[in-house]
Amino acid sequence: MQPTPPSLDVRGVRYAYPDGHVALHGVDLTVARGERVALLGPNGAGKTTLVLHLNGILTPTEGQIAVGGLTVGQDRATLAEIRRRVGIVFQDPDDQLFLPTVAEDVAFGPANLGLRGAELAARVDEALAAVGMSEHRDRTPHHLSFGQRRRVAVATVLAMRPEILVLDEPSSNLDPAARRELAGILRTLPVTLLMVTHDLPYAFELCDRSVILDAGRVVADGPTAVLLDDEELLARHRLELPYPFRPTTGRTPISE
Ligand SMILES: Nc1ncnc2c1ncn2[C@@H]1O[C@H](COP(=O)(O)OP(=O)(O)OP(=O)(O)O)[C@@H](O)[C@H]1O
Repeated sequence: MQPTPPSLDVRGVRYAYPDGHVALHGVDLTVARGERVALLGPNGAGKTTLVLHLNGILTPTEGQIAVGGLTVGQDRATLAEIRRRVGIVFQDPDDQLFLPTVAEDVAFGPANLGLRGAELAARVDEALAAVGMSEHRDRTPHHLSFGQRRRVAVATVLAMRPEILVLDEPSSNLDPAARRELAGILRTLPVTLLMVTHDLPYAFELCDRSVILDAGRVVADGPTAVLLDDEELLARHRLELPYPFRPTTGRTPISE
């Protein structure tokens, strides 16, 4: 039997923007199916540039990327399948919600794949249930709270049954309760997860493994608890834990 290909396989990816700025200097990153990985790094490290490669928005200057064994290519059929496999949840949910009801927004992607009737309804039900938004299905997205809109944005991507869910700053702009609720949801999703974040405790809570990118290079890749416990490593790459967070326990002395 063939071994299961990794959800994500990034090999030697170098990328220069049209103005000549090299944002990625040969990135290697493999994410196995079912892993949850945090992508950390200071502003300008290249995290967004890397994410934009995963579904073919940007094309590597050198190197290649495969998703579930399928190499990201530029022909229409491959690109459509890659975009189904790589579900990106952008930072602003309003970039992903534009229809009159929550259910229509969640149905949009799978309907574009050609799903109709009971099959489409089942996809929508499944995705809304996964993010705890079933009861809001007939509401107008812009009447929901920001935290609810972010959950619906996650559902729009889940409805495509992606190989990998990529989240850009999932905890940004959430109040503490919404932040915690979203963590509870993300933890239970049966999907490979790559999470770009500056929120190091969130990375610790959700991802066993973290990768630090700086100046377009992977500078660390290992257990989140180990990386976050390395003060020198964090300082070198402009990463800071909120005092007095302790990565060994994930708790502050106040809540111990
Ligand atoms: N369109 C562009 N043209 C030229 N350079 C760019 C362009 N977009 C980004 N860059 C540069 O590429 C580098 C990586 O940027 P990128 O946005 O990928 O970083 P990031 O890690 O996502 O940062 P942040 O944490 O601030 O979101 C930066 O030096 C940035 O200035």
